[in-house]
Amino acid sequence: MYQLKTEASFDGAHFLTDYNGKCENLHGHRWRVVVYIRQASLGTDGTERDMVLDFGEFKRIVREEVARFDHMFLVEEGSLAPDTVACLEREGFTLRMLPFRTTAENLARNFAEVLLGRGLPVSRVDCYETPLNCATYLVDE
Ligand SMILES: Nc1nc2c(c(=O)[nH]1)N=C([C@H](O)[C@H](O)COP(=O)(O)OP(=O)(O)OP(=O)(O)O)CN2
Ligand SMILES: [Zn+2]
Repeated sequence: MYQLKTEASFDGAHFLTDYNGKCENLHGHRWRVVVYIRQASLGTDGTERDMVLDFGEFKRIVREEVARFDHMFLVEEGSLAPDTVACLEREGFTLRMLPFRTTAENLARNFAEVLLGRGLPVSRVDCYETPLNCATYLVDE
């Protein structure tokens, strides 16, 4: 089995609903997303001969998906009143509405699902919320 990994980062703001502590307040992170892909065999011809996937292509896809979150306010759907959302958008803020609580665990799973949907053989995604705190999502074999 072969494994490749690449990573990308994004800056954003969020708050955690139902959190009893400082994280219930609006704050920011530079999230670091590390993506692993696995494959039993290597390419046989062209650019990808003896590769799982060209690193250039791998990082391009990962960066593209991660960039969809960059410099945005990540908001769990239903966690802000519609009026609040409208006011923020009127002020020019970009809100990224998400159907899940914005934990590192859920973000890791979300990136795994999105990248699997783009055809990458993803096996694992690590999502670092801080340099020392990381949640990992492992894709079922
Ligand atoms: N399992 C998880 N726990 C927490 C998550 C999470 O996504 N998964 N997220 C948070 C908050 O987003 C919070 O911002 C993180 O706070 P904290 O761990 O306290 O990190 P700090 O860097 O601010 O810690 P200090 O040591 O106080 O500087 C909370 N938990
Ligand atoms: Zn946080």
